Formats: sequence, C-alpha cells, structure tokens
Amino acid sequence: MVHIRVINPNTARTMTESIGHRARAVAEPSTIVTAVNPAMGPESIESHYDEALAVPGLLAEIAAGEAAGADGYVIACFGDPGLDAARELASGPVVGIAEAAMHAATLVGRGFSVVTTLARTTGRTRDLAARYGFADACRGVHACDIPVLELDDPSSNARKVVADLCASAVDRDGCDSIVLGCAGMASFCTDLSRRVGVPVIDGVAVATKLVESLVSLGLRTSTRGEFARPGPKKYAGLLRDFSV
Ligand SMILES: NC(=O)NC1=NC(=O)NC1=O
Repeated sequence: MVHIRVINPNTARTMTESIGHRARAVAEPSTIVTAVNPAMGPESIESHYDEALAVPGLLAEIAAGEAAGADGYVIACFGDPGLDAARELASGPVVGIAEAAMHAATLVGRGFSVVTTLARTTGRTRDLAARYGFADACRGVHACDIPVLELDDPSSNARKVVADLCASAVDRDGCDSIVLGCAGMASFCTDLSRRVGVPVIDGVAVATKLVESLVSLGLRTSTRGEFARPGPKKYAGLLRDFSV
C-alpha cells in the first residue's frame, strides 16, 4: 500500500480539498492520499515573495510526512516551491506539479503551451521549463489574469476564460498539448480536454501517478549527494524550530 502526501503549499483549505479530490480520482484504490496544507504562509502563491514565504510551511509538512511514514510527496503548486529543499528532507520521491506536467507533455507531443494565472508568474514558468530541459518544447506561456483564489468563483467565469485561452494557444503556438499552470485549475482538466481537442495536462494528476509509480518501483530520493539530509545547524528567530 502506497501512502502519498499531497501538499498544497498555500493555506487555502478549499484548494487543498479540491487538490486531494483530484489526486484520489487518479490514484489506485489501494493508495492512501493525504492532502494537507501548512498552517502558516500565503493564502495563495502568485509572486516570488509568496513563493519564498510558502517554503517553511511546505518543509514543515514534509517533516510531518516523514514522521507519519509517507512514501512520497507531491508539491501541488505550479511554481514547484521548495522542491530541492523538500528532497533533502524526504526519504521517498518528491515531485512538483510543473515538473510532472511538463514531462508528461513531452511524452504525448513535441511542443506544449502553458495556461497559467497571473502574467507576473509567466517568467517563473519559463525558468522551470528551462531548468527541466524543456525550453524548446515550451512553445508559449499565457496568463488568464484570474487570481488563484477566484478560479473556483463562478463569477470569475474562469472555466470559459481558461478554455478560450487554451484554444487560442493551440492556434497561435501550434502546440500539441496544454499544461494547466495552477493546481487550482486541476478540476477543469477533463472538461477542457474534450473542448480543446489536444491533451490538456493537470500536474496534480500526473505528479500523483508519478509518485505512485516511483514508489512501486522502489525508487526513493538519492541521499548520497546533493539531496543528502542537511547537517545539524542553528536557525534563529521564527525559524528556530527548523533545526534538523
Ligand atoms: N501559477 C500559479 O498561480 N500557481 C499556483 N499558485 C497557488 O497558490 N497554487 C498554484 O498552483
């Protein structure tokens, strides 16, 4: 039996529940999915500042997962915040939803485009595509300019706005697939795939299945080199409890 801890790094409980629902929908019946979010940090992650302030809470959830015996982790935010630091704490695999979605996109087509939330996050998306080796495969990054916490607000008309943006991205970029650039769009995926006519990829689902597969293959984070556990050290002030 595989136990996956799916971490929403922001503190919006409603998003955590939606993310958990999406992960359970694709996981094997025998897999235990625990969806959590930190008690501290930003209510949504839409800037570098938000992302930086989300990492301590994320790492606290990784530490809690280690204590609870989690076999692997999903970081369910499209900026993949704290991914490398999380890998230093986790014994099992840690997969970010951007990393997972981009890899999946390159397995079903040559080029993909990303449809994300605020325009100010598009640079981070391009940085991640480059980091993961997909600078050429990423044909475009388009922002719907709907704030993360308004995606599930019917008055934002987010589903139609995102669907129209996906369709125009296919036309303009000539991409073979679309990657959804926010965990808050996960519930849109199935409907969008039907409407847009190309694979629409949600990183929550892909990351969940990737972690499940890695664990079932007995693959854990390598602790020999870069992702070895951090050495003993004092952390002052608000972070005093983060000594490992
Ligand atoms: N591009 C994004 O806005 N990503 C996200 N912000 C969040 O709070 N969760 C996400 O997935």
